[in-house]
Amino acid sequence: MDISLVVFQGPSASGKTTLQAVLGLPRIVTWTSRAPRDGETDGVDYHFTQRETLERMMNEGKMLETSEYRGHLYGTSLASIEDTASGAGLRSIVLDPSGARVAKALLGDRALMLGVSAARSECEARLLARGSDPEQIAARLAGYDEEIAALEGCDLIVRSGEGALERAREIVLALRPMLGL
Ligand SMILES: Nc1nc2c(ncn2[C@@H]2O[C@H](COP(=O)(O)OP(=O)(O)O)[C@@H](O)[C@H]2O)c(=O)[nH]1
Ligand SMILES: Nc1ncnc2c1ncn2[C@@H]1O[C@H](COP(=O)(O)OP(=O)(O)O)[C@@H](O)[C@H]1O
Repeated sequence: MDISLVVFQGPSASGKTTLQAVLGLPRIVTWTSRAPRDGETDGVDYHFTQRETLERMMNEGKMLETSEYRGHLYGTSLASIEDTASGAGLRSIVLDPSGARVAKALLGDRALMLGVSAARSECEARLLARGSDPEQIAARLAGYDEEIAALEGCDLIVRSGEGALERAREIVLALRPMLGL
């Protein structure tokens, strides 16, 4: 199988980042103008920066794509995806539906689109547990239906709902041999 990038997509708190860590592939670190959450590290979870910096990078042609998500700007730099496009090593990334479409257009069959789904109530409970305030929770859940609908285009959808982390973990781990890991 000639896959060079595993793209995780799904609603907020569906478990994308958790399952990405389970898969254990090197991750492409993307950029965001949102503030780090407790426990997040700059350069590891995201490149955290000012919106103006990201906009400048866009104008300088340094970004493959950017997306506006719940009042913040997110994006993937061209530099971070260059190796992947040239076929050097398998990697993974977490993207929203618009970013996932760009990755698919760039890489075609070399991108494995992995959707992560969970019940809305489960996502809400996880957002609460993550300490998000009610306004943020409402903003993130507002995109739920659209993000679930966008999973239609995925190669594989893993359900991580109702606390079924173990099962989701097993499914993702089962991918490793398929990916030559
Ligand atoms: N298009 C695009 N989306 C991104 C990028 N980085 C992260 N995202 C998406 O931005 C959304 C919000 O991410 P985040 O703030 O970490 O919130 P969470 O999904 O609730 O954990 C998610 O759907 C991510 O998949 C990027 O570089 N480009
Ligand atoms: N299948 C699951 N069952 C229970 N809790 C989960 C599951 N997947 C993720 N979580 C928890 O839900 C929260 C959000 O998960 P995360 O992977 O950060 O979501 P996302 O990256 O999709 O926003 C985290 O606290 C994580 O530990």
